[in-house]
Amino acid sequence: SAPVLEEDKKQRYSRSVVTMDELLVLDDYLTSNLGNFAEWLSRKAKTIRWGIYQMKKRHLAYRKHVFNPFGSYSLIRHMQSDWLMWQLFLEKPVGQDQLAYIESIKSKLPQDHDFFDAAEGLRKLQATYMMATNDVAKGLLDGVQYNSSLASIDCLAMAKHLLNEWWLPEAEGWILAGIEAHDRAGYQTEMQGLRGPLKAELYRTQGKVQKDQENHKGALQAYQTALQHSPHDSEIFMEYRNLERRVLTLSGIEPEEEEEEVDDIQFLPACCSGRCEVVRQLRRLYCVYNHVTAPFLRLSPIKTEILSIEPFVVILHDMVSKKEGALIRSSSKMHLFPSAIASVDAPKDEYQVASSRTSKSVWFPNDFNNATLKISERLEEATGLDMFHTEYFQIMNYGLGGYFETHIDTLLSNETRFNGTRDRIATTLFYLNDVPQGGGTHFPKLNLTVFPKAGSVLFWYNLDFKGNDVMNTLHTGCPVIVGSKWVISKWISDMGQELKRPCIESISNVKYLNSAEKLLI
Ligand SMILES: O=C(O)CCC(=O)C(=O)O
Ligand SMILES: [Fe+2]
Repeated sequence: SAPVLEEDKKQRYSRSVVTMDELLVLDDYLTSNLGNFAEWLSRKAKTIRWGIYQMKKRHLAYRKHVFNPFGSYSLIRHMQSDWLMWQLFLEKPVGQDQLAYIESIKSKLPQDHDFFDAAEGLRKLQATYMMATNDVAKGLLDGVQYNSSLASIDCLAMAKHLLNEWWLPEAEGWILAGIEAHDRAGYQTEMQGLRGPLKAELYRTQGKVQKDQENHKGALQAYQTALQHSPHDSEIFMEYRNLERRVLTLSGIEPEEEEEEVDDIQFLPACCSGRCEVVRQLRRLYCVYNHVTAPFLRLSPIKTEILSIEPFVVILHDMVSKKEGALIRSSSKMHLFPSAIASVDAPKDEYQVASSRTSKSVWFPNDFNNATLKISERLEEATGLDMFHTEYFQIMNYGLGGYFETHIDTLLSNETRFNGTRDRIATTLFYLNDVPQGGGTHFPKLNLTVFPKAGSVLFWYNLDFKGNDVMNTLHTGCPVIVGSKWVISKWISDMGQELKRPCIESISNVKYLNSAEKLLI
């Protein structure tokens, strides 16, 4: 297999939900570990308290007998050695095992890049479904209220991430949500002891955001509020003084023209929610039983829903049984790896984790196990295409806000087409589970959003009847809002399908095909 860049060997917890169980177990261990630490500390404190009691008793005896030789001898002996013994005892470290445990587990904990992935997932999720920050913070996701919410520390971390990535208005939204969450939760003394006052930190971040937005008045105000909450914080104070100085020297200078902002939402289209779907231009209702692309289908036809004719897009129902889906999911879990993207220009031997698709995946050949054998057989029957000329099954799991930015699946350009290199004539997407919210496959040019349904398959042609690629097959794997999305993709090659789907002049000649477009007759 391809060599992996050092950077990409990491676990990447946010890219799939399969590792969340591991995290929960780890979190549980770490909590008990903290409990053990507290237990050893209490034992030490108990010994000390017992010691104090003994020492006091002895002290009274010395007072009584200090001029008697036994008394003075004993006092000198006691003071010469006992207090040093106590010093040794106090110095003896407590909870070394527990500290060592934390050290040993450090590398397994989510790292900076995991938090980065998670925060970006949340940002893109919010942008795609146009969710208000306060709604998200209070557990209202795209119209569905969940019984959970984000704490102010979560909001603050999100704001800091957005500030770093220069999403300033978004960062401001999260600070306000953080202040609200803080006021909702009331006074949190315990956590404050650990981290310092949260509210000061929220206003300080607000100050930075305002400063970067050239709103100096707002920035000064935010810093003043931060100092009210934490008057003795020298760092905040220094930042405030620097800002004051900057504002003085800047006054009179016109602010620079704003640069045009590049928006990345276009890669995740606005209609992932499926709410802007228009009535499709189909002249009749196309729900048919396919019994024509394979002899066996006469006994067991495949329920086929035609969504678009050019390009030809269909949903094939009941293609994967519950058992097959479960087997494929369970056998892939151990092998999933952060997804990469195929590119003709990328160095062949390099694997790089993609930012345009956040999922984990693994490739299985057709004969990997009974389930893959069975579904490739069924796909051959349902599509009328030859499964010998296909790529492997790619099993994918999307994690928090997991998405696949808008793209086409073909590999070749018009210049490189028809010179002996294969391309992907069709794409098949097997949905292995229902996704409670989000995670649709969206075609922006066709105004079509297909939501995952366990066992169904989305199938479309990327190439037209003459073998050229069709740009309106552009599609997006929309961010998962809630749940986990398991899909298998399988790309079918053009080379090898010449007899199944020969070139035809136009759609009126579909009768000459042996593939599923025959259903259009
Ligand atoms: O997950 C999806 O809905 C889309 C996947 C996809 O576009 C692909 O695998 O090429
Ligand atoms: Fe795709």
